[in-house]
Amino acid sequence: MNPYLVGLFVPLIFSVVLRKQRKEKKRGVPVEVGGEPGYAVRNYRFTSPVETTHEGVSTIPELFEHSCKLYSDHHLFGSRKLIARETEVSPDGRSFEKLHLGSYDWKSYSQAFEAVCSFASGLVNLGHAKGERVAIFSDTRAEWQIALQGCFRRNITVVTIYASLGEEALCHSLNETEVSTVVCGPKELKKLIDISGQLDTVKRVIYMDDEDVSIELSSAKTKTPWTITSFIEVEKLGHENPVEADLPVASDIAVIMYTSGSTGLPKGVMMTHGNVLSTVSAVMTIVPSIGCKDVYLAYLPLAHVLELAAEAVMVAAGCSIGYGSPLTLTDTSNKIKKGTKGDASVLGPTLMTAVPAILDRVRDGVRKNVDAKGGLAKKLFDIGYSRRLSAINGSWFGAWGLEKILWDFVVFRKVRAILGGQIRFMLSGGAPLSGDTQRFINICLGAPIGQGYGLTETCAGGSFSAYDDTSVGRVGAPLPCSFIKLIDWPEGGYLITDSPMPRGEIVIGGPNVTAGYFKNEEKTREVYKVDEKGMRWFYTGDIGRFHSDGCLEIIDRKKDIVKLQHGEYVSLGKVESALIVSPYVDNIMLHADPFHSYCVALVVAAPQAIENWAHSKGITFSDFEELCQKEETVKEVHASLVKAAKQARLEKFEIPARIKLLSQPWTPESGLVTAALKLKREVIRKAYAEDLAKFYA
Ligand SMILES: Nc1ncnc2c1ncn2[C@@H]1O[C@H](COP(=O)(O)OP(=O)(O)OP(=O)(O)O)[C@@H](O)[C@H]1O
Repeated sequence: MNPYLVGLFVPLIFSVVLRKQRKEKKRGVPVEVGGEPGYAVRNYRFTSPVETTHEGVSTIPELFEHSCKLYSDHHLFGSRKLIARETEVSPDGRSFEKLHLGSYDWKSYSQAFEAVCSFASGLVNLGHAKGERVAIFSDTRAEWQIALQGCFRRNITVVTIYASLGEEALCHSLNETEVSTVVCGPKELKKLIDISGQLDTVKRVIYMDDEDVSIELSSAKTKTPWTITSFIEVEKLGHENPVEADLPVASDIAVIMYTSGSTGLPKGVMMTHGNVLSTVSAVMTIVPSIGCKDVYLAYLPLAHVLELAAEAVMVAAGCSIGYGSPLTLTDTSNKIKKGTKGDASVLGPTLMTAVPAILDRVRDGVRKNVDAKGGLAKKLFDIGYSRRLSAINGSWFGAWGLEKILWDFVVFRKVRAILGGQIRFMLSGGAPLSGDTQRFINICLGAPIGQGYGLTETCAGGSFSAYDDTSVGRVGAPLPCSFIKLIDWPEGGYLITDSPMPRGEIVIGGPNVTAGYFKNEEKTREVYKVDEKGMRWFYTGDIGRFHSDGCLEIIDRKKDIVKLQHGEYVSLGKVESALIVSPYVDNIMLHADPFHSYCVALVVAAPQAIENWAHSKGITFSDFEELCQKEETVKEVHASLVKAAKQARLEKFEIPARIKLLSQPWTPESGLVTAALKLKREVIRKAYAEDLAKFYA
């Protein structure tokens, strides 16, 4: 046979055969379950939900101690040394803090264990009594984990609080949980003192002492009756006066974690040690060959269940955790002094967790850079990208083998260097990840993304996409700790008998389903149910459908659906994720008033793209705010939204009829998005109530 024909047909046949095989790989299989009728699926490898993968280990402090003995000399917690802190003043007079950070200082597993035991003893010495609760109110850092594990060794329930939380929610969570000791960062100490008059139960505060807080300390002396002690003093006190551990059992409450608050005032979710352990055990079976050679970059808020669970997985597997922050992550991050290194370049992590909003920013940043370079660099990037894309999409004619190595070397190596060049697996969760971003990160980082779906209420457990699943837009099969059931939601038009896939509200069952909401039995009874076989189920309010290979796709959220005046349903989240692909949009919130027949939108403008457009049209402006108010700018952005909507085949009533263009970004500090960067709809609606009312006037 002609060798050219062989060269053509062999890859073609392989492509067809392998594509078929991939589709047929079952990752989840139907399972008989109790409770409300529905369509239930389990992980194909586990017939019943996994509670622990470590023999004799049933709580988090046991798991921690187990790892500390097993990996005693390995690095566990790494923190960067501060070399200098400077203030830079921009030409318009605004000042910015810039940090020069050094290398990582490490605590080994055995040193970390010692610090944890000392902290636990220190707490007792300070007078923290049995049954009282501790709150941790700080950015993500090594002391956060040491405090957490220290509390667990004394069976103290920890209340987790976002460092970015506003005053109202902060008082609400500390008072509701009757916290007596607060562990906080230096920045948070000031916030606490400011609201001390409204805190009913706090008796002592432990602050992390890496900054000068003498002003705060003297103000606290006059304003509060609190005992205020530094973290180091507590450790010292405990080291000199050790106290025996008082370990919990699996059913004890480890953490009261407040939900991110995307749908209103955050709810306190009670998580047992057994809940956390089951999620950790399940995720460990999913990350490919995770072990003590892995280095994890920790920077997401530990007060969010995704980060808390991820770090627990790292500890269980013997990995090293280097701490960073979103503002110091890369060499070009906002707080990094020019010419010095960001966290990722110094650490060289192999594993990272991200929320979709961060990955979207990485994608936009890389695209912007490539476009700005233009010329040959852009051409090479585009060719390399499309060659790898066709390979990942299953074509044997795409860039494999030597060609892949070539593109990696010529083009993608530089992108990988942004995150240290060593990433081999990335975990994304907490919100929907767009298929486009998933592909982009896959190709540019050369690493698979595992997409996790879960809630605070299910201790982050739910489903997880396998590293060898190259599809996009799905959240994988149920984790080994969970069964996932779809139940009919006739009002929304989702039924398990739907064709070609069963659809319905997602209900998650298993040992990861938490104990309920703190001091809110009514709400707990509404969304948590135990079936006749003793399985605990949580009704998520999310809508999903199961693909034939047992993988779940999230298609809607009950809470985000609004019925318009003429009866059409609008799914706010679905429409927003279709519209956010417009290059002019940094963030967007769709609003639908049920008494009208059309939607409107608040759009946070993407400065660079809009300014570029204005320059190209010769439009003059004195600042970005003025540009956003110009009629022609609003018109241009609106037209791009309509285009994106048409591409996504949205219905006419789903396309915002009117928009308001905003020049200021929405940040967790402004309280308009959660710490996981999700929209706080109610807060945004209140903040822009006047504008929204005008749209419908
Ligand atoms: N991979 C994912 N894809 C799509 N949506 C996701 C994914 N992971 C999580 N979610 C969404 O996030 C929700 C869980 O988030 P979380 O527990 O942080 O609380 P929240 O719902 O944002 O806050 P609140 O309950 O206070 O409104 C899920 O119900 C789901 O809607």
